Amino acid sequence: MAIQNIINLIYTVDYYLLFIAFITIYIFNFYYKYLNRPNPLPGPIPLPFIGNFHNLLYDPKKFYEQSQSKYGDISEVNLDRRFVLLTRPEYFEKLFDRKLFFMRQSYNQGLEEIGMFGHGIAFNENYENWKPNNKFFMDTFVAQKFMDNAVNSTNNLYKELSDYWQSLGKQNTSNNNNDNWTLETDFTKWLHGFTNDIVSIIITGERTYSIAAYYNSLSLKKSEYPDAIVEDGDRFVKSIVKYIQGLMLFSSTGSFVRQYIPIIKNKSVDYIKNRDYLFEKLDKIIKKRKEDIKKMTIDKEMRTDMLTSLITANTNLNDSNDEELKPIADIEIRGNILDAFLGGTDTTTNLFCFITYFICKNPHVKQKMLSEIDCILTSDKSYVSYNDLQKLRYCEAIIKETSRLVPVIPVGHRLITEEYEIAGYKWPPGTHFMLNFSGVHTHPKIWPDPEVFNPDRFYNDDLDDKKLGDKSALVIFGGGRRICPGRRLAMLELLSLMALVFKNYNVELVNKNEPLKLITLMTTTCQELKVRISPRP
Ligand code: HEM
Repeated sequence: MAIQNIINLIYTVDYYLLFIAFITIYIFNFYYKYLNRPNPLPGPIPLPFIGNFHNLLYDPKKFYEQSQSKYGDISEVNLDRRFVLLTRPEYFEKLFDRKLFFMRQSYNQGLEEIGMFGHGIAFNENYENWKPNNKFFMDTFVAQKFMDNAVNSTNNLYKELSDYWQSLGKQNTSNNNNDNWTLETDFTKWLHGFTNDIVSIIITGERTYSIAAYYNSLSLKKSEYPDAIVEDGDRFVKSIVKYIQGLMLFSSTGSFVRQYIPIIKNKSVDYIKNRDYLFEKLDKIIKKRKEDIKKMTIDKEMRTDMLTSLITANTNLNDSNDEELKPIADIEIRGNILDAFLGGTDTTTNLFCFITYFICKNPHVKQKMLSEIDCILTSDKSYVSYNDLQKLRYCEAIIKETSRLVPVIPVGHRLITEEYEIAGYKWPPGTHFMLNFSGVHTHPKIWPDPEVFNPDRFYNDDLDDKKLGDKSALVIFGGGRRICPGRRLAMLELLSLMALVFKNYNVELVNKNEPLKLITLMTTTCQELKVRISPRP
């Protein structure tokens, strides 16, 4: 028995020693590789197993902003791999070359499992497959008919939003003067609902009733839509939100973790179920629209939503005579629609919340903005036309200045597959770059008083961003071939909402001293924005 115990002890000691040896070799190898990496750059020293995750974990936005002052214009950060962090607009030049296609990331099994990798454009790293989808996005979003439809739909949806605010405000007020109401509410929730509804209308031609669902959750009266369709639309939007959460989990964990680590395993199964529901729902929408198009008589004009254009592209139903182009496969139609939801909802929601915050914190900016809006929206104060939007130059300057201080997407990603010279170094294929938009936006050599919110930087002609010396000094929508295809639509949405909301309502922060409640992962999001809304006299 005693001998057996000694043998057991030796075994235990052996395992223990083996384990220590393994860890020592790993750590030695980790730092050997680190110290002998090509083109060593300054940056936080990585730790074995976790790299620099701990440096970014607490506040990634601050990390990106401060990296320039701490480590200079080119530095490195190690996460699951080494990233070269570029914080100077000139260093983006090669990666923003419009003649070159760059990947964002290498093959990702998790993204493939959740159904995103290789379809649509945002998670599509295969140039031959990405190119027709991207062309389609670009062509759709420059078509005037599409833009006119987007402006009209935004005006209509704003009216609905405005009715809900009025109804809630009046329900909450006890005085007899019903036009003198105030509504205290979380702006992020309304904006989230609004952008999902509007993207759904202009992309698929179908409603999601997200603002109606939020109104129903707060109000004693219910919206005019039947409960069943509101709930169905709301479920669809919630499944998109859940799908985005799933994307984050699946893109950042290996299949072993997803299959065997208990809590993550359950979550993964749940995300896959949600994926199946969402894909089935989108496939039904595509099928129904195809059937509607088939039944259409020749004298009827084709709808201008993106789904209709995707279905009819390169068929005899549209004017394309290019025989080399094939109709778009259903799986790509679904990928493109999903891209529009993923790329076009949270981004616009968050940017509009940041804009509102800065306007409320800067009364002189608010006053100047209101003077501009009041000059342009004179005849009908609850309708803004496409032409009006071109004249809202100060509002545009506010959007740019807000994006400079709080870019919704703080860093861009590029992966090179050939050797390139970037920032004075030769980089081998397989190098990953982070384009530090946040850091460039607050670079003291580019921006005088970088911390000050001053939309005039982009308003006065002599300070226009085109004259900043480098057009990549302000990177709201990325650049090069992977530039955001929805940028015109995003600007149209933001300007329309600014004009309509601030023309008609006085919006104040409930707690004027509270900073923005931000969380940065892939995007910087506003967790909550409590505002007080009342009609403008
Ligand atoms: C304020 C709103 C928006 C912001 C700040 C924004 C920003 C961006 C940025 C920074 C990128 C990465 C570009 C790069 O890597 O160089 C991007 C990509 C993309 N955006 Fe947007 N975006 C917005 C709205 C939209 C809208 C409305 C849509 C579509 C309806 C959209 C669809 C996409 C897609 C599909 C991509 C991927 C492009 C590719 O990989 O080739 N975005 N966006």
